[in-house]
Amino acid sequence: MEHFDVAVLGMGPGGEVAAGRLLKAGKKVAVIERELIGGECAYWACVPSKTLLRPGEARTAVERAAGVSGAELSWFEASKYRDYMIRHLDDKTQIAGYSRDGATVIKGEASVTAPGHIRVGDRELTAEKIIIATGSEPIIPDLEGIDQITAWTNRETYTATTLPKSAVIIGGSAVGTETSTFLASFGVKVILIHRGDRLLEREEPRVGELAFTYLSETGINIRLGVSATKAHRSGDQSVIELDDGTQVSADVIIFATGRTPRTQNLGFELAGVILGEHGQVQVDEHCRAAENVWAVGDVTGIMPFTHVAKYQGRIVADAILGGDRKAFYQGIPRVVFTDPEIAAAGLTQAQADQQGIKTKVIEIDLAKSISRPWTYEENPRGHLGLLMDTERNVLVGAWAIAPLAGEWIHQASLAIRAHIPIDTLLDQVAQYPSYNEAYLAALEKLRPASH
Ligand SMILES: Cc1cc2nc3c(=O)[nH]c(=O)nc-3n(C[C@H](O)[C@H](O)[C@H](O)COP(=O)(O)OP(=O)(O)OC[C@H]3O[C@@H](n4cnc5c(N)ncnc54)[C@H](O)[C@@H]3O)c2cc1C
Ligand SMILES: NC(=O)c1ccc[n+]([C@@H]2O[C@H](COP(=O)([O-])OP(=O)(O)OC[C@H]3O[C@@H](n4cnc5c(N)ncnc54)[C@H](O)[C@@H]3O)[C@@H](O)[C@H]2O)c1
Repeated sequence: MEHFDVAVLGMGPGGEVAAGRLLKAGKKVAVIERELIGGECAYWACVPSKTLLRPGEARTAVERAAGVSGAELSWFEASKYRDYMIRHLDDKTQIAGYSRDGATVIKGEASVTAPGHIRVGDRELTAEKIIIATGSEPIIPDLEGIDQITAWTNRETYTATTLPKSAVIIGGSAVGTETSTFLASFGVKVILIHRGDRLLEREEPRVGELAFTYLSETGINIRLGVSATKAHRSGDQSVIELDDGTQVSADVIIFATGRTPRTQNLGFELAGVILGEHGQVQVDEHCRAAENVWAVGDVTGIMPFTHVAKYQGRIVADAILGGDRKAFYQGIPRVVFTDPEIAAAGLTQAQADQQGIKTKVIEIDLAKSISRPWTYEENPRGHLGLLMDTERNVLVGAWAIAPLAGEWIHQASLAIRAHIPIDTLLDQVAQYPSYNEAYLAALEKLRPASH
């Protein structure tokens, strides 16, 4: 039986980062992947979605900047570039790369049969240490009649060769709002159905409100507070019946209704792993799941983002190589790539209240506060909200909806993670004119009374 120092189960961003570091350190590593090395992110999620959101964003930039006009979108060109970006759904370069770096690459579905024992098809192997990095899969509600309709997830959406004329998107969180933005930018008639009373419910209520305004302005028809109950087909249209008695129809129905950790029937429990109530692998602060078993990425159910999967990959590689680094999730950015971008870091006010943190909040309208929005757009858009812990005088939360917010939220992310005192932040000198100047404008309003 083949024996390895480490076996990595699943080669999405989390598995890739851990494997890469362990190979560099000279470990004998087996990387096992049932589909494509790169995972959901590289082929069906982050990469194609951000690639396909970019043309619409560039057109908006042209439309809103003074003195430039004439941007047109081409689905033919955009989808050709998307195909390049998703490597034409081919990972032979990745397989060759990992093999060259000394890994044993095994294609197939891995399951654990006993501590340190793994089966992939007919192949049995043992490993001193196991890293579970099997990601997540979409949740599709079990609607009556769902088999009659054209139902898509992110996979069909982001690998489409032709676009539908119309789409109903169910779920108003990150996938639902980004997908609506992308499809609407290419002229698809979009209805976005969301059962909550505001979009992006994990963020501040104000974020959901502003997102509703901006998305509606692009022609997306947003229906809040309604749930899909049944589905049926009517000619070439897929129909969704809603719990308020109305129905909506389109060429395709896209489910953006969340994801669940991929842990079922993979034998992880046989290695001592404990699964949580949502099927997630329970891990400690070193991402350790059991004796000689670690887990990274969506499968841990912690913060289902690629940058978190990669961070956990670094933590686990460090632990296996004898380090003692602990994962720390405070202040990690959460960006939704709508137009404009929606970015947040740290706590919402409700979360701070729950933790008994005394807070002060401030929201500023960027156009009234700094110059950059005016040099950037003729009709500037943008807001920044900050949440300050008034006892410790540090930031604990931030959100922004504005052009490039996904870039400049990192200043708040660092301030929250490093507990940078407000006084130090007030002494920060941001480039003029930049969106970063918004922090000074907002912080001066938050400044404690003693100053
Ligand atoms: C539409 C969409 C857009 C997104 N955009 C962003 C974004 O812009 N930024 C961001 O940070 N996050 C984004 N995400 C989230 C991001 O895709 C995930 O957080 C990320 O892919 C998680 O990485 P992972 O390594 O945990 O898992 P995955 O990327 O899911 O990879 C897991 C891998 O494990 C393999 N696998 C599973 N089971 C087995 C098994 N038994 N044996 C062998 N292999 C197995 C799978 O085939 C897969 O390749 C998006 C998600 C979606 C759906
Ligand atoms: N830019 C990014 O970083 C990015 C982009 C896309 C996705 N992601 C990640 O991928 C994961 C999946 O995203 P998501 O938006 O699918 O999931 P999600 O869990 O964030 O949201 C799913 C939404 O669907 C709604 N919903 C569920 N069932 C429903 C039903 N039957 N009828 C109506 N609404 C229903 C829920 O109320 C929820 O608001 C998330 O964790 C997200 O963070 C990240």
